[in-house]
Amino acid sequence: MPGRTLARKVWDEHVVRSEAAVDGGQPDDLLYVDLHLLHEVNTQFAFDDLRAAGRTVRRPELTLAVEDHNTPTRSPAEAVHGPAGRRQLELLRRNCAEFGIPLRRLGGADQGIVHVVAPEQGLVRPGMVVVCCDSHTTTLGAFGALAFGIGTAQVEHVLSTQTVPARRLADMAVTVQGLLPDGVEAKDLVMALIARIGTGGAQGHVVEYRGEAVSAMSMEARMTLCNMSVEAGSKAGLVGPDDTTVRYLRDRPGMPADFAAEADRWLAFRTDEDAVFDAEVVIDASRLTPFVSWGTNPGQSLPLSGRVPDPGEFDGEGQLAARRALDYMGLRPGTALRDIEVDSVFLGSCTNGRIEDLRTAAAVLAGRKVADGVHLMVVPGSARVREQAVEEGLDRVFAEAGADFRPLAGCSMCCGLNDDRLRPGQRAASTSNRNFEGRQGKGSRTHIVSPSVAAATAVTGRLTAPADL
Ligand SMILES: CC(C)[C@H](C(=O)O)[C@@H](O)C(=O)O
Ligand code: SF4
Repeated sequence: MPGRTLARKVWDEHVVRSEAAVDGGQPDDLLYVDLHLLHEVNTQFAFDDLRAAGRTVRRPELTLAVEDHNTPTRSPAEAVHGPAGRRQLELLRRNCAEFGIPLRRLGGADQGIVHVVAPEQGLVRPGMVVVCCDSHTTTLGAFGALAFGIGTAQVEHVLSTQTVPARRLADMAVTVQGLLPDGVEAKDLVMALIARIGTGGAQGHVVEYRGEAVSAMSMEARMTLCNMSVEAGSKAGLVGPDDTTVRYLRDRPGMPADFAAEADRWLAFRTDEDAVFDAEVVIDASRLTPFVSWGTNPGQSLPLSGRVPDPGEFDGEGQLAARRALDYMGLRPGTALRDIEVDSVFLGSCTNGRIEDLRTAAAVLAGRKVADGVHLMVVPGSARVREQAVEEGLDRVFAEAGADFRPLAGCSMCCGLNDDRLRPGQRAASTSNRNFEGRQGKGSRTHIVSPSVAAATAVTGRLTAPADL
């Protein structure tokens, strides 16, 4: 048998039934789901359908729901923004109670953004299939799991059968040679990748990240990498499990009594030497510098040392897109990216709201002050992340710098579904993953950056790397 990729092995292990291929296309497989995650957005209809069909939830113990998108970050008593958000939360609570699904409620010790909470609680392990009605489920591939977003229509299918129909995917390797220089993060690497292959560059593929820089990365950094895979159009992103993965999982709750045997089983999930990828991108990590986005999609990004491009540099559709993006972003070609002033900095989200990201930002902010007129909002990815940050004294660093460290975890200004949003025309440096028009509030302008660039930018009020301070 020819060698197989890690993604293929996990897939094959989960096939419950295979459909015949139609018209020479890829066949649909029915995959068993090891973990089904839910949040309050877009899931209520699935429960309505379930109820209408008289079905129950097949494996409530393999299902976990969290409240994250619409929740306030100042106090659990604060009103939830808007009637739609309130209704979604109400329905999630009611549906979870009715169908026996565990729910992490706002204010609880285990609440937070779904993609931050699940791994920190040891729920995502190598070789699993994990699904959630959310595109950034790709984050969880960092554990060598096949983790992908599903549509609203598929949620009911998973709830009632614990399986999901999925079309087979092609394999793409992103091979990262060398090590990332100091001050260059996983975020910069994945932005450089998307800038190179484009927002559709990995469509129809599962991306496996490998190579020296990836092996050297912490689990947090690998999650950042896999998180943004979907911004390159891929269905999933993953990293082969290794000692780093095992070390991360060892101290998590719910690990099996015979941990060593389980760890050996996990480590067997790796791409065979002779496996063939359908596509490969090679990146030299040692040449990378901090990246920032200048436009309205994550692919419109450049090294921070660069200048706002002239739309004339692009062909056809790219030119049109660049012109429109610059118009929306209120930027002129030729402006040094370092001269772009911001009113707001957001440190958080499932891309960069984990403890390591907060540590990185705090290290830059220590002994420094947030610039006058700039609002630096730090929103922990989970209640546990906040607790850990307080234990390490990061809350004091943030307070002394003049940052607004929110008491509650959630998606917050990443998507602006709660009250944490920008006003029209406001410009933010944001550690989140999307920068389309209006993403952080109507008329808002977003520059995607790494945590260290976010912190340095808060200090100067202009897009800045720590090395420039
Ligand atoms: C609300 C949810 C469906 C959405 C997603 O799928 O990613 C959100 O998390 C986002 O980041 O835009
Ligand atoms: S933090 Fe942002 S990207 Fe992540 S799940 Fe929430 S809204 Fe989506």
